[in-house]
Parts: sequence; C-alpha cells; structure tokens
Amino acid sequence: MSKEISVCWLRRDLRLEDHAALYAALKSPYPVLLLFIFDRNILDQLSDREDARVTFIHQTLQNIQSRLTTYGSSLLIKYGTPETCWTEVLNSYTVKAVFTNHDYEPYAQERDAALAEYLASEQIEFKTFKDQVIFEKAEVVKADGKPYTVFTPYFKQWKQKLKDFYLKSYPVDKYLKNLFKTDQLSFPSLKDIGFNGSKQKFPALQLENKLDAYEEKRDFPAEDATTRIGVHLRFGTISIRRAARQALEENADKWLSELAWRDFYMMILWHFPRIVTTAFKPAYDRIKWRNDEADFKAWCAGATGYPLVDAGMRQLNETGYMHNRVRMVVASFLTKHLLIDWRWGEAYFAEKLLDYEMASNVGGWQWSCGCGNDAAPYFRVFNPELQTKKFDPHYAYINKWVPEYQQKKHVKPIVDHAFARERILKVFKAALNE
Ligand SMILES: Cc1cc2nc3c(=O)[nH]c(=O)nc-3n(C[C@H](O)[C@H](O)[C@H](O)COP(=O)(O)OP(=O)(O)OC[C@H]3O[C@@H](n4cnc5c(N)ncnc54)[C@H](O)[C@@H]3O)c2cc1C
Repeated sequence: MSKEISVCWLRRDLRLEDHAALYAALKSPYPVLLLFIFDRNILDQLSDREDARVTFIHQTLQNIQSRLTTYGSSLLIKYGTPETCWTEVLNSYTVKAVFTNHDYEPYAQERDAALAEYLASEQIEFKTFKDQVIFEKAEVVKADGKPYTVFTPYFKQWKQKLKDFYLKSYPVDKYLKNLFKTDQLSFPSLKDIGFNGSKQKFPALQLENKLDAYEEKRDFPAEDATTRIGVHLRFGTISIRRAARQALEENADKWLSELAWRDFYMMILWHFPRIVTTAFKPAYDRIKWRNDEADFKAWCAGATGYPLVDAGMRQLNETGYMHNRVRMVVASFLTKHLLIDWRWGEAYFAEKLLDYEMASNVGGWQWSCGCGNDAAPYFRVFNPELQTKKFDPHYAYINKWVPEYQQKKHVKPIVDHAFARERILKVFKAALNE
C-alpha cells in the first residue's frame, strides 16, 4: 500500500504563504501533497486560446513548483473535470484527508458539494476553510441574522469586527517540512491543456508606496494611482489578510473599504446566487432591452464615438484591465445609452478582465445598471462628457487610448446623449411601474 497522505487542493489561493487550508493540512498527521486541477469545465468555456489568465496560473504554478522542489516535494497537476481527476488521485495515492479553501461561486459550491459526498463515501476527511475574504457568509449580518444588502452599514460592522485575530498570517513556512516527499511529478505545458502563452504583461505585486495618494487620485484614470492588485487577489498570489494589514499600517482607510467591497460582493453572491443571471431587484428583469448587435460590437471595439467610453474599452481589449471609474462609465453607457442588457456587458468583461471575479463583476454591473442590491438609482445616467471634464480634464487618458480624438478624426457618436437619456428614463420607468 502507498504511503498515507493528506492532499491540499489549490484553486484561487496559488501561494505557499499565509494559507488557511495549507496550514491546517501541514499540521495534520500525514505528509501533504499539493494538487492543482486545470478544470475542463472552466477551460473549455474560454474562447481565447491565449487567455492571459491561464498563462498567469501556469506561470504561478511553475513558481510554486520550483519552491516545492527545494523541500523535496512536487505539485500534482491534473487536467480534466474535477470528478475524473479526483478518481485518478484516489486511485494513485492513499489519501486520508483533503484540505481546501472556500469558494463562493455557484459552480464551485456544487463542485465542492459533489466532492464532499465522494470523499465521505470513501471515508476520507474533507476540511474546508475561509481564506479568500476577511469575513464570509454570515459572519457580518444584521441584528436579525439577515444579510446586509447595503454597503455602508455592512462596512461599519465589518470594520468594528476587524480584530487582529482575523488578520493574523498563517505561519505556513514553519511546517513546510511536512510536505510529501516525491520526485518531481509531470508538469503539463500550456499546449498540453489546449492553450498558447499570452504576451500580456501582468501587474507587479506591489503595495508599498501605492496607498499614500490612493484616496486623492484613485478616480483619475490617467494616474497610476490604484494598486492593480486585482489579479493577485483573484488567484490568491497575495493573501487578503496581508493586503488588509498593509491598509491598516498605512491608515489607508479608503483602500481598506475597497477590500471590504470585495468581501461584501462575495457575501452577496453566497446569499443570493440567483444574481448571476437575474437582477437583484426583480422588477428590472422586465426592462425591454434593445440589444442591438451593431451597437454592442461598436461598444466592444471602443468605437462608440464617446472618447472616454472608447478609451476604456480599448484599454480593456489591449491590457485586460480597465480603470474603475471608467468601468462605471462604460457599464452605464452600455445599459443606459445603448439599452443593452447588463448581462452582455458582464459576459464581455468576464472574457477580457485579468482580474475578472464573478462576485465583483456581477455586483459592479448590477450597480451600474441600477438593478443591484446597493445600486446607483436608475435615473442616474453618467454623462460621459461631464465624467471626462471631472476625471480626465486634460484628456491624458483619452489621448493615450484614442489618439485620433485629438486629430479630430474620432468616429461620430453612435447615439445622442440627450436622446438616449430620455429613452432610457422612459423604458426603465415603464418596466418598473408595470
Ligand atoms: C462594471 C464593473 C465591473 C467590475 N468587475 C470587477 C471584476 O471582475 N473583478 C474585480 O476584482 N473588480 C471588479 N470591479 C471593481 C473594480 O473596478 C476593480 O476591483 C478595480 O478597478 C481593480 O483595480 P485595482 O486592483 O487597481 O484596485 P484598487 O482600487 O487598488 O483596489 C484594491 C482591490 O480592492 C478590490 N476592489 C476595489 N474596488 C472594488 C469594487 N468596487 N468592488 C469590489 N472590489 C473592489 C479589488 O479586489 C481591488 O483589486 C468592477 C467594477 C465595475 C464598475
């Protein structure tokens, strides 16, 4: 019989530091094998065979692998559906316990419930941990036990609860000697899993010197004033506790509140998984969207004739990133100026954003459209021109992404602002008063 082991299944927590599940696994009585599954249920849905996120994961796993080698251990990497991969793992090793961190997305919930059942049938322990967020599920709720749906009172309680206990780092490095010793296991190339390497650049993981001027400059897209940490939080190359500690050390309250928005949206998704496909406020599902394909194409391509909108979409298409202020402007433009269903925009962002994260993306889109839990009112229609005057007054961002604007060669607007504003107010009002 092969040696008895514990398995720690990495998913959105691709690091060997401050890791709740790995820490617990390493303290278990068995040596720990780290597993990663390139999940075909997810990968087969990606239309771009050079998807930058797959390259990011692959590179990160290579870094982890080289660190594991120094401990005489190796990652076990599988490619397939979780069901088939887990059957293979259990056929190859004598697994006594499995450790993993919580994931709040509906697909992940189902996947983990199925695994729990399978492991129980094999008498294998399954232990799961909070790791991705500071507070999860029902940890921050109203006095009556119901979830908050408005951010401000949620954040007030979130902050009150934020004691050292929740911010402590898990000292994984002390226990890495308990990793399972094995020769290096096979490491699939990107080609082996059906992808090619992306040439996209990934933002550095750097918080130092980023937070001082955050509050003052965060809304100006031409400034390099936000942290670009999104992709690292998404794949767990930094722990949320480390990020929150840094915010507290630097008194960066505004930035801390953004981390809380992330917790908030994950909590909302966990309580209300229906929001992935339906409006939080059901009346908004009665809106008669125009869903004009040509307009949608123009929006995707950054060819609406509104320079701030087009700059944002081009930044997204080229870099996999868009500044938060501009995300709000382009989302409002798609849903309100063009009367195109927020789900179309949400899906486009999901395809393109390096930091794509279901809870925040659905939350951001429903907020912009007005149909979300704590949303901008429907009659707040961002005026792209006024937004430009306020947040890109010298056209630095626009000139970078839409150089033809300065040369007066930019395409004409595909819709008139005043006309669009009146149209949406009529259509939304009709749906909401039905
Ligand atoms: C329509 C729309 C879609 C969005 N889609 C996503 C998405 O898919 N993934 C995503 O992480 N964020 C999303 N956001 C929120 C926000 O735009 C990004 O988190 C932010 O721009 C990322 O840049 P940064 O890492 O430099 O953030 P910073 O401003 O430096 O903030 C640090 C971190 O805090 C979190 N954060 C900041 N703002 C928000 C917010 N409003 N909601 C939730 N978390 C926040 C993120 O994890 C971010 O990386 C979306 C916003 C809108 C309006």
